[in-house]
Amino acid sequence: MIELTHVNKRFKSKVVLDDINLKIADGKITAIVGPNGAGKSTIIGLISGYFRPTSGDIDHGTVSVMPDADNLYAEMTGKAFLKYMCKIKKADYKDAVHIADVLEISNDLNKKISTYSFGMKKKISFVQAYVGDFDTYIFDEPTSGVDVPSAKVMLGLVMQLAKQGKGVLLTSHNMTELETNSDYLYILRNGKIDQSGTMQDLEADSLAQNHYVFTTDDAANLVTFLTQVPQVEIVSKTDGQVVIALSDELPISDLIMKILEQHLSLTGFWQDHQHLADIAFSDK
Ligand SMILES: Nc1ncnc2c1ncn2[C@@H]1O[C@H](COP(=O)(O)OP(=O)(O)OP(=O)(O)O)[C@@H](O)[C@H]1O
Repeated sequence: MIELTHVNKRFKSKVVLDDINLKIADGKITAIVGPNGAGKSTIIGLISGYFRPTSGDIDHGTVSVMPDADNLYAEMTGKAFLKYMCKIKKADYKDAVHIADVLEISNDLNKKISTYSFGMKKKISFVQAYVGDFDTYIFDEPTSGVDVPSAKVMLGLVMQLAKQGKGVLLTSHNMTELETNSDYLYILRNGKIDQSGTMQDLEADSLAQNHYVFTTDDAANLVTFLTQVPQVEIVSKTDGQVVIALSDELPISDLIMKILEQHLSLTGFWQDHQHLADIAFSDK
């Protein structure tokens, strides 16, 4: 497990992380989500010992990191690089070759890393992070620039680590990927943790919990009626669908009764599902 308690980080006078409390539990995939510059890579830099916190505590066991930045040893061949990393990490080179094979780069290991494509560099960086026996594994945007089938393979491997009881920290700009694969998420804004929880917790906390989708054969008349209800705000409308925000003062069942009393067309309704992107990147 890794635990950050009241961690602050300043670069000169600039506050980059402000009172971060965060846990990466064993056997779980923990995600950090946030816009560019929110502080995700700085948190990873602190955990991996690349930076020191300005104040606060960081408690951790052994950690293996796949960094976001591309700072591999360009003049080495893939094979030499992996042999070197396996030596440092006391890992079996055969395991590295196996993972390289699964990611379809085992035929490229005799080539210099400088000749690799961006996606191939990501893959070999993933392989070096994956091998060896560590308490926690950190993958900073592992799938960015990687083709969809290989990204799926990577995420499958990441899930296997968590199943083996390892702690995993994952970042990505692909919200669907995090929504599907993370057990616990931290949403970072301007260096502060703004929200945290399971995807269900985040959905429940979200303001747009009050959004409802109505399907109808007659959107025009339904919208005319809904605009007269003071507790309703129209969020969007198309030919067959109207999305509303409903204030807490009017229960949805009462609104449905009103619509039916008016003999308006209503073919279906459901509560709008909040996506992680809406929650993490909404204006507050
Ligand atoms: N070595 C440094 N010196 C000064 N400022 C830095 C340094 N490293 C990062 N920063 C600043 O810290 C803030 C957080 O950067 P960080 O790279 O952690 O963000 P991020 O959430 O990982 O962004 P991205 O999604 O773009 O990768 C940014 O404003 C950045 O300019």
